[in-house]
Amino acid sequence: MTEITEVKRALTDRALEVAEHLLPRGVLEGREWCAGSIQGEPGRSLKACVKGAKAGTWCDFAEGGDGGDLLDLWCAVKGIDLPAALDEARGWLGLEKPRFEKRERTYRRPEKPRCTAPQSAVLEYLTRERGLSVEAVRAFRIGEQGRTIVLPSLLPDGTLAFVKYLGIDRDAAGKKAIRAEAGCEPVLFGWQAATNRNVRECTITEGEIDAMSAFDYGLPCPLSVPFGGGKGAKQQWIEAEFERLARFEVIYLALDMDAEGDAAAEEIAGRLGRHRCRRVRLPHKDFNECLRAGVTREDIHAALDAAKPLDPDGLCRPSDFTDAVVGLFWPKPGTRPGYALPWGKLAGKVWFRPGELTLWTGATGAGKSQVLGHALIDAADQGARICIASLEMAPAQLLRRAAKQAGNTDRPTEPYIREIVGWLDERFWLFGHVGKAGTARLIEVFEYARARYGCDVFVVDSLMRLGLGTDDYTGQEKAVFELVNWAVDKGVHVHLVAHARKQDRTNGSAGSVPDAEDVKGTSEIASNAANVIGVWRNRKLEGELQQARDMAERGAAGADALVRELADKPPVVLNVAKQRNGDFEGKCGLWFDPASYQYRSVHDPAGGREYVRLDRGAQ
Ligand SMILES: Nc1ncnc2c1ncn2[C@@H]1O[C@H](COP(=O)(O)OP(=O)(O)OP(=O)(O)O)[C@@H](O)[C@H]1O
Repeated sequence: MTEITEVKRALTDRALEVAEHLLPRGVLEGREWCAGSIQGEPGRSLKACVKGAKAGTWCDFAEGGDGGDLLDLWCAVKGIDLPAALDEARGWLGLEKPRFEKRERTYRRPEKPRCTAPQSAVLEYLTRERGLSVEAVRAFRIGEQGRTIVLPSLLPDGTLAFVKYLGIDRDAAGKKAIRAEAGCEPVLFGWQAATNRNVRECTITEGEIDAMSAFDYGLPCPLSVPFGGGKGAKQQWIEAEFERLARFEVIYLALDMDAEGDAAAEEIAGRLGRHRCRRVRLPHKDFNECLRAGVTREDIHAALDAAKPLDPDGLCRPSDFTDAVVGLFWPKPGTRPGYALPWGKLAGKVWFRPGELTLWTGATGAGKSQVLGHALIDAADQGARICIASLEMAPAQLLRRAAKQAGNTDRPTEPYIREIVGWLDERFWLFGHVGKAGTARLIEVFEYARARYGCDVFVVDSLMRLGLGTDDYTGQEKAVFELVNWAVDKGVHVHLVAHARKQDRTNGSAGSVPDAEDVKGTSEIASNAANVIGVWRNRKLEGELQQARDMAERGAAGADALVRELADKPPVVLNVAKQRNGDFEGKCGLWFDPASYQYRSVHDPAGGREYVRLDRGAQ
């Protein structure tokens, strides 16, 4: 990820090269690169420190002390603004964005709203009742439509991306009418008032009127989230704003002083980077309440100065976790500890919790990727956003299998495929790199998918494709450790597929079901995983069933009964060999449906679940 703090660090690490690149006619004198001015002629009045503790700073002593960091120098020398300098610097440093195998979502741009500049009821309401200045109303380009406030979200280039309409009167239930244009890109409100593109700090509020109040308090670049506080989909705007926010070194999170505001701040900081986010504590619920209560500018600026980073302190007290412990014993209705498996027999017994890694193991061809694939479709149906690094299978093949499983069908029709892929498109991100990829690159891509798209489930298929030798035990341990660490740090779930040591294709005894000890490679792989699931395919039973079917086809006596008897035995066994934070460990028989590639926990050839529906006519 290449937000400003990272670009700055990378530039500082290569300060001498940057100075040479920007001011090629300069000379090195001790720790300083000296030039005549930002025009680059030879001289000694502009000095850029390129070594030691002050590396990355510069000053033009002839120009009244202009100076700053290397990004300021980039802007000054090239005569461009900060976003443009960041783009150039990223290119120069080779910090490219990861690419995903999926189309970017397209949004409708709203019609220009029919309204006038506020002049009567709306102006009166905003200035008298809400205490805002006329300058704020103008700067945010607010419109008036009778007794409705028109709140446009204009992007920095002037494009109208989103419009909200807010009535100023309350209905009988005391509520104000509010509506937004449907199908538009959810973006932040307030870029239209942020005219200085070189500002490196911004303030995020939980409402348009709060952003305008923050403007009146003189706060840097006030913006409002579009859908209020809370987590998850409420903060979906991050996807659209991720790159525009990359220029801010400090992001003040001044969301409401309540649980929803805290939850939003937590989600935003986790995705935009805790190091640059600070939670602001206000003396009232929000900026507008502060404004109306007469809180002074000085007090508000002091609140920003006192804002703390949201990074968790290393040292905690048990009471910090009281609510979390209560939640583990007595989950609130409608909440779950993680994502569940699709099979009724395991309902409530196995959870894929945030901050954990699950290891899937089994012999080659046992169906590890396929069982996991079914579990992922079900998790997506439960609300997961999943990023898959399928290093063994090309994206189209993976999607073919997913389409069968999601549709519970052998050969979906073309319209149905399009419907299913549309469904998958909302829930899956594919890192389409078949072949070996290092753990560092993988985590970099995952990091981006987590931050930008809010993915909370990640898949590595498989460990063998991380470029590690089968006998490189230290490398394997390190790779798994890094993935576990990352899962804990980000509060996400990672599924890792790893081959089992025994490649037993014929033995049908129960002893063949893979266990934690059977993982190929170092024992540390399974020790570091929170959960270990073994997948076993009973090839002996498959052979016997096939034989019985052949006999039945030839009309052999008793063959039909034998087919029924054998078909009732599960041909696949899932072994939950370890579940660190759960009470269940044990085996569960599954029946594989070769048509849909789905697995079932009861023998029911007509069962299974259609995750994506299409009206029958089209199917
Ligand atoms: N129980 C089963 N019955 C019939 N075919 C199966 C079964 N399980 C898997 N297969 C088939 O075996 C092939 C391999 O499946 P899958 O890729 O899921 O296995 P895997 O355990 O991940 O293997 P590998 O470790 O080699 O990648 C696929 O074509 C799949 O459809």
